[in-house]
Amino acid sequence: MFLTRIAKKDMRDLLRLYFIMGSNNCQSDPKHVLEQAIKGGISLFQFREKGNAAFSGEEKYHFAKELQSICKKHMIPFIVNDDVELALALNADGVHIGQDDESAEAVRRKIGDKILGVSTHNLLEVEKAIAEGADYVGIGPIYSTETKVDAKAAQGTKLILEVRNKGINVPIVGIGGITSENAAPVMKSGGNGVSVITTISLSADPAKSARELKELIDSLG
Ligand SMILES: C=C1C=NC(C(F)(F)F)=NC1=N
Repeated sequence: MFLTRIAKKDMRDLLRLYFIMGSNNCQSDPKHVLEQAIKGGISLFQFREKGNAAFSGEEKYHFAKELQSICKKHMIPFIVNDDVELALALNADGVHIGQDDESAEAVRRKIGDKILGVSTHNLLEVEKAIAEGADYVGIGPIYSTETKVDAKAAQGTKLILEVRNKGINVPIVGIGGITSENAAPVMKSGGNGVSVITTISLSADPAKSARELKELIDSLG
């Protein structure tokens, strides 16, 4: 999908409502939840299969392929969390890595011009990610979260503000406990979008939850 690195503007547009999900983030059928989230207006999807009872090996590959085909049907780019080999095997649109995974530099060499996202928690990690070729950074946890068992302390929007006050214009997506009720500060502080799991994946009406968030994000410009 990418013959050159994605332009910043296009990356910022994709980050507006970034849905992340794995099999253990849902109580109902993940395929149905993803269809509904797409109907509600998500702009980007990340396959994040980790934690208790997560699939692995062949099962994980086939599950990922099913979700990827739903994204393809609706022209939503498909990002794989952590598992670079899986991303390459699927010819995914990109990879998201954390600080404990292999370096962004090493991953960039493996994935060519696919999208590369990096989780960051301080200014040094943001600057390092940019220097190593990240197309966007995830900053968080903005608010407290139960989803990521080893999440760091909630930091609010201070790092987003710090990065923007230093004149760094890297595409930023906020993550961690974000809902329609608390998404506005993420955008007002200079974030280009919000990344969510539970507020959509455990919603009784995922399409409605996604639509409410998307309309809020779009109203903030
Ligand atoms: C731990 C994570 C932090 N940020 C992001 C993203 F929102 F994509 F930037 N994804 C993750 N899996």
